[in-house]
Amino acid sequence: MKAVHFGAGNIGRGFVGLLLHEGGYEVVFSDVADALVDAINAASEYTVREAGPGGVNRVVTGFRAVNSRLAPDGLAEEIATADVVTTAVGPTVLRFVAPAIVEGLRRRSPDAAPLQVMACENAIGATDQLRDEVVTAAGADADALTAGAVFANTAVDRIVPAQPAGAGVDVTVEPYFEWAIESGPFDGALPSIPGAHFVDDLAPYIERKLFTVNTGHAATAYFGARAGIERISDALADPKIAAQVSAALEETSAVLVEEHGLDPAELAEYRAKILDRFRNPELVDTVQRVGRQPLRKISRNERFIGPAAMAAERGLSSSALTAAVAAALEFDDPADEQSVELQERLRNEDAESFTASATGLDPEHPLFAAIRDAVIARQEAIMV
Ligand SMILES: NC(=O)c1ccc[n+]([C@@H]2O[C@H](COP(=O)([O-])OP(=O)(O)OC[C@H]3O[C@@H](n4cnc5c(N)ncnc54)[C@H](O)[C@@H]3O)[C@@H](O)[C@H]2O)c1
Ligand SMILES: O=P(O)(O)OC[C@@H](O)[C@@H](O)[C@H](O)[C@H](O)CO
Repeated sequence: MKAVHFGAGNIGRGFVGLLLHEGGYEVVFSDVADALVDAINAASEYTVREAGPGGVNRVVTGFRAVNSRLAPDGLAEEIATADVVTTAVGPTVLRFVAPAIVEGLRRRSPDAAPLQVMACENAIGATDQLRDEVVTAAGADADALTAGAVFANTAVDRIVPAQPAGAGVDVTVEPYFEWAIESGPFDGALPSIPGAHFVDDLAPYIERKLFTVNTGHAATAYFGARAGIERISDALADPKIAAQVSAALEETSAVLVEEHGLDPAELAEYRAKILDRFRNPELVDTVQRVGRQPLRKISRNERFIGPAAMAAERGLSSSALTAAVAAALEFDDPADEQSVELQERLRNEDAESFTASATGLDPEHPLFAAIRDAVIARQEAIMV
């Protein structure tokens, strides 16, 4: 069995590649970073080190890498003969990997089993988004080519920080992981991924994950950055930040209870476990990594505006989430393109149109005025 995985970065090597290997797949990583591809090809094994209570070292073997920029033909051949394709490249990059999948499907034997495609990104419906990109890239051949593949949405959860210089291709991760995959598209022929669980309806899983783990994580990062703190664990050690993050998560939990009928007591346990994961002293994670791409994070269906809009529509509190968005508006990291763009746009756009375009909220939406007021406050602070 063979899996082609796009994105040999932190989660690609530290989670998706590891579980595919443990499921018995030969793993072909595809990446555009030349040095990373070369380093993977120079290694015969790499170690995933689980840092924290109960963590063990796991060794991955039976992999290689293809440079998708320099060797598109080789990559198409790998996809043509693969059983599974996964991605962990970031939601904004999916459109760049779609043409390679199309080319692989074009070369696939008509007798081959359907290619099983799963995007492992932090986004609702990431695989649907990838499928749309594949359809666009396939043009007139879309129906014929997509008939040779199945597309399943997933929710992946494991904190994999940026790796220290000199670590090579080894990866340090937290011990915890969860991988939920919608089962319907596979029609019974499930991929072999030990530890993953297959579910009929992914919506409660991805929303619970994105609106708890990622909302809490990003809130910690933005409040931490505002306080001049570098590490996520240090940010959460600040009682004021911990209270602000908890308040935001109480709001998202209230939405999840209403939206999916999740049990409030189980959600309270889930929240506590997640905050413990953020506090893991053995995992060095930074507010820069977790706060990366703030414009993506304040967009309509993402970790703040998504649940806050649902809360406002139901007459539930969204003030703590709005406070987290206010902190996100202050995220100023010269190394992050979206952070630079965010600060630039806040300087040059009026509050009303920035709020509408950045958050995708209609001015009539019950959340709109609160977010616009946060934008105005940030703009006034910038101008002082
Ligand atoms: N790190 C985590 O804790 C974590 C956990 C769950 C989900 N995720 C999600 O996984 C995705 C990747 O996150 P990450 O932390 O591993 O980021 P990362 O930056 O470490 O890895 C992304 C990799 O994708 C590669 N890439 C970029 N463009 C590409 C292309 N066109 N083709 C092939 N490869 C390409 C990059 O070179 C990089 O190696 C994101 O969507 C993220 O939200 C991350
Ligand atoms: O990857 P992002 O930028 O969507 O979010 C940053 C972190 O919150 C994220 O990578 C978490 O570490 C991960 O989602 C945990 O499962």
